[in-house]
This record gives sequence, C-alpha cells and structure tokens, in this order.
Amino acid sequence: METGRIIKAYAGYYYVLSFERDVVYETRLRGRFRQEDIDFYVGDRVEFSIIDEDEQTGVIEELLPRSTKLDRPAVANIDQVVLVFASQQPELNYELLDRFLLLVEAYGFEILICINKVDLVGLNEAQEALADYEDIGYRVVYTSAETEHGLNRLTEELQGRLSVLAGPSGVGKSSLLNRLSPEAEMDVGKVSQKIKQGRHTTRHVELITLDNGGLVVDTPGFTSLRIDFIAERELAYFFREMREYTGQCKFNDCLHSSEPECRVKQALEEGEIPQSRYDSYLSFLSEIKGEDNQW
Ligand SMILES: Nc1nc2c(ncn2[C@@H]2O[C@H](COP(=O)(O)OP(=O)(O)OP(=O)(O)O)[C@@H](O)[C@H]2O)c(=O)[nH]1
Ligand SMILES: [Zn+2]
Repeated sequence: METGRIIKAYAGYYYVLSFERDVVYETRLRGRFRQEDIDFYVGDRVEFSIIDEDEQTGVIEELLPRSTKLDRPAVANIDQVVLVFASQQPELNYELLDRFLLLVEAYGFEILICINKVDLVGLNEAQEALADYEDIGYRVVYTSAETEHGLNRLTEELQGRLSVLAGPSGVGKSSLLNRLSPEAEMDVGKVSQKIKQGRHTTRHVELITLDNGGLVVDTPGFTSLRIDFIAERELAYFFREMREYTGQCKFNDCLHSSEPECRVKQALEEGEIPQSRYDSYLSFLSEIKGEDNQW
C-alpha cells in the first residue's frame, strides 16, 4: 500500500502525490466510500493502491486521520496561514491585520505574517511598522513580488508544510503565488503533466507543490471576516500579549474595558500591550457584543 496526499480533486478523480516518490497518481475512490458518505478534501492524506504504474493510476483505500479542516477553500491538514499585507498600496491597516490575526488564532492555525511590497517603502520602514508584532512573538517575513526580495526566506518558511495565504485585496497574494508556482511546475515535471490534463475553466482548489516539499493552497483563505462566533470571554485569550494578564484582574469576569483594577489595562499603561492592539480589542469586543456590526 502507498501513502500520499490529495493535491487536487476534479470530476470524481483525486490526484494523489505519493509520499514515497515524486509522482502524482490519478485515483478513484473505492466504491464503499460513497455508501459510507465520507468526504475527501484536498490536503487529505490517504492510503492508495496502484493500478497501473505506467499510467499512474490508482484507487484510494483509506482516509488517514485529519488534523484540521478549513471550509473556504475546502482544505484539510493546513499547517499554517500566511497573512499577507502590503507595506503600502493599500496602506497597512492595523485593525484589519488584528482582525485576520484574531480569526486565525481562533481557528488555531499557526501564523506567519508576510509583509509584501517592501520595495515601495524600503525594508527599514517596513520592519519598523511591524515591530510591535515581532515583539509579541509573531514570525514576520518581508517580501516584494516585484523585486523578489525575501522570496527565498518565504519559501523556507513554507518548507515541508501545507500553507494557505490570506489577506486583504490588492496586497499581492496572487503575485506571490505566481512567483512560487512556476518553479514547482518546472521541477516536478510529472506533477504538472498530470495536473494539466484536468485543467478546466471552473475553479477548483489545488495545492501548488514546491520543490522543498512545501505545499501552498492556490486560492486565498479566510474570505469571511466575521468574528461573531467568538465569545466575549475568550477574546483576550486570542490576543497573545494579553493572555498572560487575563487571569490577574480583580474580577474573574473582567472584559478589560471599564472594570477597575484590571491587570490588562495596567499592562497597557506600562507599555507592555501596544495601544493600537488594545484599540482593536475594544472595537472587536463591542462588535461581538452586537453594539457595532459592520461585517
Ligand atoms: N510594487 C509592488 N507591487 C506589487 C507587489 N506585489 C504585487 N504588486 C502589485 O499589486 C497589485 C495587486 O496584486 P495582486 O497579486 O493581484 O494582489 P491580490 O492580493 O492577489 O489581490 P486580490 O486578488 O484582490 O485578492 C498588482 O498590480 C501587482 O502588480 C510588490 O511586491 N511590489
Ligand atoms: Zn481585566
């Protein structure tokens, strides 16, 4: 039995990249899966048997355990979300960055922040703009899809993992994906050959294969920015720099807004929590409470 990962699903066929060799097999599901009503997603790890080695065809026999599942796009086993923002055009919107960070924290994915278009402001300015986030402990890479600055570092961060890009419109997500993907098609000839046969005008989610073993979802995730599924009481927990203080307030049910003797607000005054992050927190809190529902 072989093991591999579904990198594309199309018209009843599942394209499985073998873990043992650099080959993509065109597979079908065993009939029993239809009766059992089991869904298979791009990103799923499977066991399969080979029907014809020359034709690279096979049959999926088993679904291996899934660590995570995202619905839009439907992808299983995502290891990290790459939040792409631009240092300029569009101007870096911190509250929007905090909203994306909150969503990804709430889903429990690992996070990499990618600041693109550094060619427009210069690396120093781009880094200064993210200093608070690096202090909090977020990993940040600085890129330019235009000059290719930082693309090696980004590729390293994608190594051996399944990543999805997310971020606002116009920041360069497609440009970065295009920079990453031609390499993959050149180096993994058989992969692209098999995949091209199934290309079609309808959009289907696919994984882009990098030659360092990294996989990247070809469409951005987190297109809905609604946060009202998050409970008021857990909001501060998803702000990493607030987490350590939330248990130390005078009141157990403190929401860190207007309560007295709030340890979070004390940390804010002492400069341990950035003012702009706290402003985002208050804004999201009132949104969750239903006082302001703009999304
Ligand atoms: N100067 C500069 N321009 C860039 C860079 N990356 C992308 N752009 C430009 O920014 C514009 C938007 O890029 P896209 O790649 O379409 O951005 P996107 O994030 O995919 O946008 P949506 O498809 O709306 O989500 C295009 O005109 C790109 O040429 C960069 O690093 N530097
Ligand atoms: Zn408090």
